[in-house]
Amino acid sequence: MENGAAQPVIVAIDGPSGTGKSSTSKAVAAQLGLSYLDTGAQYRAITWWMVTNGIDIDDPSAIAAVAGKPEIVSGTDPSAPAITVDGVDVSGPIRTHDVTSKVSAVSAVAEVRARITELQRSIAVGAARGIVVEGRDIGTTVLPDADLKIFLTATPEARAARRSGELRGVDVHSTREALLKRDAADSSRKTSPLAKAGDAVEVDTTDLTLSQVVECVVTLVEEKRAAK
Ligand SMILES: Nc1ncnc2c1ncn2[C@@H]1O[C@H](COP(=O)(O)OP(=O)(O)OP(=O)(O)O)[C@@H](O)[C@H]1O
Ligand SMILES: Nc1ccn([C@@H]2O[C@H](COP(=O)(O)O)[C@@H](O)[C@H]2O)c(=O)n1
Repeated sequence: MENGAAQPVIVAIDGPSGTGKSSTSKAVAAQLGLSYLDTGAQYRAITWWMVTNGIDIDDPSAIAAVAGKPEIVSGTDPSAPAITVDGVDVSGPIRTHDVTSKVSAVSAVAEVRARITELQRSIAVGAARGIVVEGRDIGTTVLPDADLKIFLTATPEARAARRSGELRGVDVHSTREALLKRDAADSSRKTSPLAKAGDAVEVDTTDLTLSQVVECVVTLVEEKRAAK
């Protein structure tokens, strides 16, 4: 840019559960002064609304019929991610085991994905300095023209150990099974499944610390910016 200001940069970070997408994305966005969007939180929020309103999660047509009703508002500050549904702060309730066990069924419904994808694109376009968007289909479907696409991976054992450390007291074996079940559902749905974009850079985080992953992604973003 002529005035020396950095051009907005769009970074898509995808990958299976527990690979470090949220931790990495928040840290990268904070370090580079970018906005941050947690798209999993949006699918969790719409799932919370369905559960709260007594919608049958096993009935895709019932979910589709009301997919347009909840008003979901996502904050984009990486140091204080916020999410509301119809004005209610749901940042705590969307992390319950109940919502986690139901979110893949709700996110598989095409009408839900169309609604949330539109919301995600409008947030990305509005981010003046650029944004880090994390999820499952950001590089493939939501923002196929992103400046940089990252696909994070880690072994199921590493991911389960990280998660059960987070949810103190929950055993690693059942955590591993739950992660793999959610990955299988997210990868096999018809509409916009979890997948690595052809032009994404894969980063295996199994033997890397969070700081090392963040440093790696920051370097890749800076290289992209320099080449723009
Ligand atoms: N490289 C790493 N090394 C060790 N622990 C990590 C690493 N990256 C993330 N973690 C930890 O692993 C846990 C899961 O990370 P995080 O929530 O960022 O993953 P995620 O991919 O966003 O998961 P999900 O898709 O299920 O929301 C957190 O406790 C986080 O602190
Ligand atoms: N782009 C995305 C992001 C998430 N999902 C669905 O939401 C679930 C929760 O995601 P977390 O990252 O918060 O664990 C996830 O299991 C998917 O079902 C999605 O479909 N697309």
